[in-house]
Amino acid sequence: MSQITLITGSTLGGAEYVADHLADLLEQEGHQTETVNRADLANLTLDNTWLVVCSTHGAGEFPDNIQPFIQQLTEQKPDLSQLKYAVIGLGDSSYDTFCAAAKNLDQQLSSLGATRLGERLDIDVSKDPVPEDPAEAWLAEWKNAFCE
Ligand SMILES: Cc1cc2nc3c(=O)[nH]c(=O)nc-3n(C[C@H](O)[C@H](O)[C@H](O)COP(=O)(O)O)c2cc1C
Repeated sequence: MSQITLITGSTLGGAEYVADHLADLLEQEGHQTETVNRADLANLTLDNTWLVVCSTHGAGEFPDNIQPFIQQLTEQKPDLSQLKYAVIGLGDSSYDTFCAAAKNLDQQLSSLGATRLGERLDIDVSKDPVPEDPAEAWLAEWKNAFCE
């Protein structure tokens, strides 16, 4: 069983609800979870698994609560070669910058050496008004990757 840190980037709370739901499901599977709504690199373990659930705001911007963390990653360039991660994005496909924050974070974690578990899920809230549903389906598909 794994220790999984769920990190949220959320302005209106939707990504936080999705993370809470996935944390419940992961715990039911026997995993240990911790959910962090204001991530600080100094307080995170770099050799476990991060599941980042992040919406996009502005014109392709990160939500305010995750911006300091993104800045830390950009400036400190930590070695994430022992880290496994997955990213779920929430966005609206009517924006040209659909799920841009999740896409950028996925690329940033990968470029710092982390290993992605499963494919990124980009949830389009204009088509999926209950984002927990596609997130739950995604978890069912990829949960075995979290057990490695
Ligand atoms: C002011 C505003 C700007 C947004 N900009 C984008 C965007 O650039 N790209 C995108 O995919 N979605 C965008 N969205 C849609 C949000 O990402 C979507 O509503 C998401 O579910 C919000 O998640 P949250 O409740 O966790 O903040 C925007 C929404 C608002 C209200």
